[in-house]
Amino acid sequence: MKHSSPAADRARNWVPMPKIPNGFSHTYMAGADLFTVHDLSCETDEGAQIFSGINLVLNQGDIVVVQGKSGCGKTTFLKCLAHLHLYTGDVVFHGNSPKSYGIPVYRTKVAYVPQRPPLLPGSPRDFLSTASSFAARRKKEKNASMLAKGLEYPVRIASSWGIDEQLWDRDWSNLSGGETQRIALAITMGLDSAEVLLLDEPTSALDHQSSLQVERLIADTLKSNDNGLKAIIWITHSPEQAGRVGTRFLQFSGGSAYEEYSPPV
Ligand SMILES: Nc1ncnc2c1ncn2[C@@H]1O[C@H](COP(=O)(O)OP(=O)(O)OP(=O)(O)O)[C@@H](O)[C@H]1O
Repeated sequence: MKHSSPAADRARNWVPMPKIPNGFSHTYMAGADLFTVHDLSCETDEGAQIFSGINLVLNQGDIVVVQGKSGCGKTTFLKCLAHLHLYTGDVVFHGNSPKSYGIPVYRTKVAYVPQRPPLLPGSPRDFLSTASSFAARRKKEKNASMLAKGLEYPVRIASSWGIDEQLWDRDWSNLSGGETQRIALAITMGLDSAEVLLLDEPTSALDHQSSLQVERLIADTLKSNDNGLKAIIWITHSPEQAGRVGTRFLQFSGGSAYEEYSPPV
């Protein structure tokens, strides 16, 4: 009798897909439940190819670590998945295209957290207030307790990462890189609307201990049943972090990406 191995299990998730001009193969549709990427290619504004032919089938519980040399296209890949960058190929979430959800709603479900959040006006609390009332409206739960929960939870998460509550009332422009990074991540985690998280070097501005705290909470959230998070794609330049958080490993190289069956060293 043939026994399954972790490598074989992972290989099953990484289905080589034949190019079919107008539609998907049966193999592709079989894995289309949560999130699939089919034959994804992307160019710069000047028309130079950044990467091509990327396929990925994401399953519940996956943390797919993305690695590769600086400039090879990892951030652009996540931006394509978040519908923030033009691409060719298909990105399919629960069997439907991003556009079919309406892009703003899609982005709450497939949430991109940039390495350096853009400089926003006002304070994190201003941003949180707007974002949580939008989330509450979307859930048609306009009552005050829902709104209050939406405001409190990200603050609690950030606090567990060493962020003093008074920082929420400071202008974004007066926060350090590490404070900004943790608060932006806490807002995304705390609003609890994402099923797929796209994390672009989420701890690049943090010291080792802070990185470990952030990693632990994200991994625990994914394992827990009390929220909607189902899978994560996580860019990191740290092989140690890749080994700690990754369940699968996507290596960018030579203008495309392929899956490794153990963390690259
Ligand atoms: N809009 C754009 N116009 C021109 N070039 C671009 C554009 N966006 C990205 N690029 C280029 O595409 C390549 C991939 O960039 P990207 O930021 O995705 O790389 P990366 O792998 O995330 O790099 P790093 O590890 O340094 O963050 C780079 O050479 C970058 O300069």
